[in-house]
Amino acid sequence: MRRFLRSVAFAWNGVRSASAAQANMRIHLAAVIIVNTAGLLFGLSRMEWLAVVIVQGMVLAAELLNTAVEHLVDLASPQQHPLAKAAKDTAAGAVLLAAVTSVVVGLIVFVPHIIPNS
Ligand SMILES: Nc1ncnc2c1ncn2[C@@H]1O[C@H](COP(=O)(O)OP(=O)(O)OP(=O)(O)O)[C@@H](O)[C@H]1O
Repeated sequence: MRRFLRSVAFAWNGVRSASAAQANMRIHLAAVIIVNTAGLLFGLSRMEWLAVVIVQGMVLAAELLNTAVEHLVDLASPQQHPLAKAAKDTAAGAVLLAAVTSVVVGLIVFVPHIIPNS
């Protein structure tokens, strides 16, 4: 149990340090606060919350993995290299894909609440 708690503490440190260092991570966290506040105000259904929570987790996890890839690339290849560029751009692409998906899900969930009969 102590080992598990230690692992959770290390993981939480990772989330905190990424949030402190990465502007994108802070933007995602601000979006989480805004979206969840809107969800409470609009009284989302259980299934709508399910979709919103899943895409939020997906975006935050993708951003954290992107940060981890950036750190590893900077450590392994401080000099310019095509593979370093490919690794960073691919990881950034994963974040972009997750973010676009979350915007589409957000539109599907929230537009009917904002514009009834849409
Ligand atoms: N070692 C490298 N070799 C080749 N290209 C690199 C290398 N490091 C970064 N790049 C290229 O430069 C771009 C900018 O990288 P950089 O790490 O400065 O910022 P970023 O990927 O935009 O992430 P962030 O701004 O969140 O730190 C990358 O998308 C990549 O295409």
